[in-house]
Amino acid sequence: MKKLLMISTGGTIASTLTEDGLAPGIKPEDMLNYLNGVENICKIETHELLNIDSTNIQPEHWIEITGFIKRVYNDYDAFIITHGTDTMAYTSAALSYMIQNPDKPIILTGSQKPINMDTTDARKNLKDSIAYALSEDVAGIYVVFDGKAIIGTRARKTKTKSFDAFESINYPIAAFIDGKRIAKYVRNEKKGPVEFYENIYPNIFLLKLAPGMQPDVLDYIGDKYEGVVIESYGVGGLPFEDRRNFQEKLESLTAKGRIVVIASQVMREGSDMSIYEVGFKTMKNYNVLESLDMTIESAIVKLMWIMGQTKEFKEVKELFYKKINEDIIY
Ligand SMILES: NC(=O)C[C@H](N)C(=O)O
Repeated sequence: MKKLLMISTGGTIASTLTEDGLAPGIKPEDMLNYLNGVENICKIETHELLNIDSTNIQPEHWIEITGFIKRVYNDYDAFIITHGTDTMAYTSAALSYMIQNPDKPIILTGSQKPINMDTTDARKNLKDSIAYALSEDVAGIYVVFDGKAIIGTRARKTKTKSFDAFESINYPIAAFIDGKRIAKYVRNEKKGPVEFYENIYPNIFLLKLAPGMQPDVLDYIGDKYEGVVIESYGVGGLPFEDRRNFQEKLESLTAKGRIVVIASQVMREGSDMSIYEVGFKTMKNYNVLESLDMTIESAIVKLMWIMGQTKEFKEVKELFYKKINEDIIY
């Protein structure tokens, strides 16, 4: 029988109603009591690592989760991490960079309603996660939610309340899970030896452009942060019109050694800075990167992971465009 470890971190799935609203409080062993018959299909142990709303998740928690999995990696066949949905896509991206080439499933799941409510998605999501973890030939970091397994670098929360809260962005859904029936659409290539990374540089700024914004915001950002992801418009580009010239600000930012990534506010299909003058000029004149088909979550966290190792533009660039856990295909 396979041996699973369920690691709980909090989130709605583990929440109860307090006088200040929903807050995590249910122990992982009590969550298991809602899954009738699970003991007949696997051995499952639990560990409470954190007990927080995922709004409170910080990069330091990703280091904690990674370090914990590293310590117990050889003792289990699969890991299920229960986590709040709000920042689950950041954590699934982070674990994708911090635990590379795992030969076992590491699955994040959670719910939109607490497990102890009459109407809840928590029990299904947990059961689906267990079924997917036990199925043959599954390895890697995934989000399992509402009957779908999504590659860890491709997940995004797209609904605040509905049960179908996650989508796979710019990549097919890895598998559909319906009870014991699992339809896998993405094959798992054989994984190499697992590698753990426990360094993260957390100070990345995400700037969302809007017409009217003053470019001197980049002076402030450049003083405080060594990396910035700019969510620009459409396929990507920065304003260079005289009144508010963002492009010329890149001169001083990159001269200071700051790493700049241009991404898009549009969720699907990614950037292509070569198409329009606003993008082409940015890439031609400055040492900046573009996020291509990566999700915003992955682009930010990938930069944190890279800058935990190096801040040299050439090395950052090479790692940024390297495919890790299917995060980039262009
Ligand atoms: N559905 C949820 O889990 C939302 C909750 N605020 C969290 O992310 O922890």
